Amino acid sequence: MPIRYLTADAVRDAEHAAGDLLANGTLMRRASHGVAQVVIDELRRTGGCYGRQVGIVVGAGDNGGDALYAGAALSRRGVACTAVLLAPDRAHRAGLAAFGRAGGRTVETLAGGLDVVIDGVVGIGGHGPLRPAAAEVFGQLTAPADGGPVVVAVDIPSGVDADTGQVHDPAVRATVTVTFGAPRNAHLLAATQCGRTVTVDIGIDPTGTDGDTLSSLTDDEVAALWPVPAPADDKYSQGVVGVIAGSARYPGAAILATGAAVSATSGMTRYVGTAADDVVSHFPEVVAARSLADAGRVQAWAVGPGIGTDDDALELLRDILSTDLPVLVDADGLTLVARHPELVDRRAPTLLTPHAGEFARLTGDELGPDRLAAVRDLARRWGVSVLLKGRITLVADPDGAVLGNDAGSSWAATAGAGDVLSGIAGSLLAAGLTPARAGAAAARVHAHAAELAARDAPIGASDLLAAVRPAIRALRRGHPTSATRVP
Ligand SMILES: NC(=O)C1=CN([C@@H]2O[C@H](COP(=O)(O)OP(=O)(O)OC[C@H]3O[C@@H](n4cnc5c(N)ncnc54)[C@H](O)[C@@H]3O)[C@@H](O)[C@H]2O)[C@@H](O)CC1
Ligand SMILES: [K+]
Repeated sequence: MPIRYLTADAVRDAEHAAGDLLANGTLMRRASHGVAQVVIDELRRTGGCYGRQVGIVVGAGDNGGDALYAGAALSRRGVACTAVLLAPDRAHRAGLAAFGRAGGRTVETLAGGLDVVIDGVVGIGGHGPLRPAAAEVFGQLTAPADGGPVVVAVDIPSGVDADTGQVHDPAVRATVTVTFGAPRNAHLLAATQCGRTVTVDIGIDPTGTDGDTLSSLTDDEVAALWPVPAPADDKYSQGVVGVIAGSARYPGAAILATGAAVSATSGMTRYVGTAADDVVSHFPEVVAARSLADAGRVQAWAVGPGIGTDDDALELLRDILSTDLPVLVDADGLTLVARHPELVDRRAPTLLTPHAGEFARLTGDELGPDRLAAVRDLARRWGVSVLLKGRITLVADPDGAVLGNDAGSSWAATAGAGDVLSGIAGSLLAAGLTPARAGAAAARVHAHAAELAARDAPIGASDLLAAVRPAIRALRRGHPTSATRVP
C-alpha cells in the first residue's frame, strides 16, 4: 500500500472515530509513550538515559500535553527534565500534574547543555509562524550540527503548516518528528524541516477519509511496478518510447533524454530530431529519424527538452499531441503549451513536467507556498497529469489524487537533470504505466541515481544518467543506497 498522508481534518476524524480511546486519554498516553521512546533511543545512542538533560517547550494545546506526558515518562527513567510553559494558564492540566509528580521541573527559560529539546508548542492545531516567546526559546539553541541538542518535534515541527507543509518564519527545524497513526501532509511536503519522521501506532485507523489523497510509493512498490521483460517479450512488445529533444546545435538534451530512456527499460527507444547523428553515436541501439514521418510506431512520446519554441517546434508538438498516444511534455514543450493550452485538450494520457518557473508560465501566477493545492488545481483545470519538480516532486492527476516523492537530497539540482527525468518517465509511459505512477516512479529512481552518483560530491547530469541503471538494479534488489525520508 502506498503511504497515505493525512490532512489535519482527516487526522481529527480518525481520532474521533476512536471514540472512548480519545475521550479517556488513551490516545494521548500512547502518543506520549511514542515520543518518550524516540527520545530514549536518541539518548541511548549517545550514552544512555540516566542523568541526561531534556528540555521541553510546551504550548497551550494537546501537543503540549503529549510533550508533558513524555517528560513524565522520561523523568521516571532518571532523565532530568525541565519544561518551559509558553502559556502557563493553558498548559495541559493533567499532563502538567503527571510531569510534576514524576519529578519534572518547570523553568522560565531553557538552560544550556541540554541533550534533547522536545517541541510541544503546537501540532495540527497550529497556525502561522512560531510566536515570539517560542521563537526566543528555539532561537537560543545551538544547532545540532554544532553540538547543540537534538530537537524532537511532537507531531509536527511548530511553525510548519500541517496541510500545506508551508514552513513559516520562524519555525522549528527538527532532527526527528514523531507523529501518530499516520503521517500528515507536512511530513512529505516539508520533509527537510521534519528530519526523520517516525510514525507511532496509537490504534487509530490511518487510512484517512475519502477525498483528495496525497500518497507516496514505497521503494518496494516502485521496484515491483518497474517494467522488465517477461519470457515472451520481444523488443516491440514492452512499449516503444519516442523521444523528441535537443537539436543538431544543442544535442545535449537529446543525448540525456534518449540515454535515460534507453537505461530505464528494455525494448526499443526511438528518437526524432536533428540531433539524430549525435544520439546514435552515443547510443547505437537508438532507432533515430530526422522527421516524424520517418519515425515508426511508438507507444508513448516524451517531447520538449531543447526543441526550441519556434514554429517548427510548435508544429511538431501539435502533431504529437494530436495522436491518441500518452505524451510527456517538458521544458520548451511546456513554454509552447503555456502559449497554446488548447494543445493539451486531448483524451489520451498527458503528463506535463514543469519546474517552478515553467509552472508559473503555465498558470500565469508565481508558485506560492501551497505547492500541493497549486499542482492539484492545474491538473484539475486542464484535465492532465502534472509533475511539479523540486526536492519534493508532486504528481497530480485530474481527479485530485497526488503522488509525492522526497528526493532525500538535492544532488539532482543540476543542469540537464530534467532531461534525464523526461527520458525515464517517458519510457515508463510507453510501458503502460499511468502518468502518475510513471512520474512518481521515475522521480524515485532519478533521486536514487543522484545519490548513488554523488556519494557526497557534486555531479553533472551525465553522472546522473550513468547511475540510472545501477539505481534501478539496487531498487529491484531491495537495497537502494539512499535513505528516502518517508516514514
Ligand atoms: N486529540 C487527541 O487525543 C490526540 C491529540 N494529539 C495531539 O494533539 C495535537 C492537537 O492538539 P490541539 O488541537 O489541542 O492543538 P495544538 O496543541 O496543536 O495547538 C492548539 C493551541 O495552540 C494555539 N496556537 C495556534 N497556533 C499557534 C502558534 N503559531 N503559536 C502558538 N500557539 C498557537 C492555539 O490557540 C491553541 O490553543 C496533535 O498535534 C497531537 O500532538 C495526540 O495526543 C494524539 C491524540
Ligand atoms: K510540535
